[in-house]
Amino acid sequence: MRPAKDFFRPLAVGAPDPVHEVPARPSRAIHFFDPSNEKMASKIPDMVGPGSGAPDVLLGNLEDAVKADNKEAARAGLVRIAQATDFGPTQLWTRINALDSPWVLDDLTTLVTEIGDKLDVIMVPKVQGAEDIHYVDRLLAQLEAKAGLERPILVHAILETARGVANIEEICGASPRMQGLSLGPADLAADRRMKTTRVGGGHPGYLVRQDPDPQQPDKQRQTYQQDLWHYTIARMVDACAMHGVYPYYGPFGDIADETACEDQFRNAFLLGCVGTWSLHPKQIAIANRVFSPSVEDIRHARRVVAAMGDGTGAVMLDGKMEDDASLKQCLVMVELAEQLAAIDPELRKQYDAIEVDR
Ligand SMILES: CC(=O)SCCNC(=O)CCNC(=O)[C@H](O)C(C)(C)COP(=O)(O)OP(=O)(O)OC[C@H]1O[C@@H](n2cnc3c(N)ncnc32)[C@H](O)[C@@H]1OP(=O)(O)O
Ligand SMILES: CC(=O)C(=O)O
Ligand SMILES: [Mg+2]
Repeated sequence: MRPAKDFFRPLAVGAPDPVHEVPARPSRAIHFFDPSNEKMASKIPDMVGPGSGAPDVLLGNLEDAVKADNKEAARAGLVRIAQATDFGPTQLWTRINALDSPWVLDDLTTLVTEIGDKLDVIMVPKVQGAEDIHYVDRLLAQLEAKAGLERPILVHAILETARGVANIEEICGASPRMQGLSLGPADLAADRRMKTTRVGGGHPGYLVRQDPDPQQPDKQRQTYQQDLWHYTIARMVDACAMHGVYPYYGPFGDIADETACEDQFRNAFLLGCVGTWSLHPKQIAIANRVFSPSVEDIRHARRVVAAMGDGTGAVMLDGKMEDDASLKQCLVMVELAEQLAAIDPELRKQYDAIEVDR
């Protein structure tokens, strides 16, 4: 680890100064597209915001789900799209190939030197420990200096190996470039030798069963499906909060099951995640809905803020005790609503129309 005095020093002469705080930009849906798929790529300029249907982030994916024969076309396609598109308020991210792959060096050198001024975040897959972030950190600084960039590109790690999970805190704190973490449930399941075959989501076999009724031993016992990802997401949320970076769910591969997708996203939202991935256009609306606090939640949060005056003490509201700590939770919601209203005109209308009574 670098000593504190060097933590915020640029890692190459001429590289931009690192950020001291990760900008809190809304990123409810990180929408994946394959830049080598011409039909998919042709839709990207029309998906740019502002607007309630737009994803907050468009991500040109170069890694898994892009065929090996198309890796170079995907990289070149992303450069073309980035150069030709005005992204307005929408962020542009990319997912580069794995650090041990034959493509990653060209991914980084090409993208940073050709479209570095347009790229907000680089997602690094299969991160195992701080050493992976240190490698990318130094290389990015060298490339940023070469390209004459004025702001640093941030780094997002995908948590998709058991070693990555074990090293989660050091990954989050490895560099001031760290923007956040996403769950990679498919690779993580394989690495852990879990016995699932899905991309995210639950499994009907992972359950707890109601105790038998001694009076009716033959009565059918209720089962309750459990969340396979609760442990990992909870660890991500704590590690991210500790280091001031942002946690995200990840992919939900059952595109047809919009209900279960929404449930999985909502669990992540409630636990502290700020966003998720969309793999198909119809998952964008689900993510935007779930990761935007409801009008009811904001009405309640604003009532608590108003009732709490200077923010100290305890009051009763609708039969419930509110105090300094519940106020802090409400302020998280109110601040998020303000950030979202700044980029989503439809949400702004809904939040502005809220009337707060005591
Ligand atoms: C474990 C992981 O690493 S997850 C991350 C990696 N995976 C990905 O990035 C997957 C990205 N998504 C996809 O590849 C596709 O959405 C698939 C393969 C899942 C489904 O693709 P399709 O079978 O074409 O879906 P479908 O027929 O419903 O598409 C409807 C339309 O939306 C378009 N579309 C589909 N996915 C996307 C997308 N991600 N972005 C933009 N447009 C898209 C299709 O081109 C199609 O256009 P059309 O109406 O003009 O024909
Ligand atoms: C997200 C991802 O890459 C995975 O689940 O493997
Ligand atoms: Mg993966």
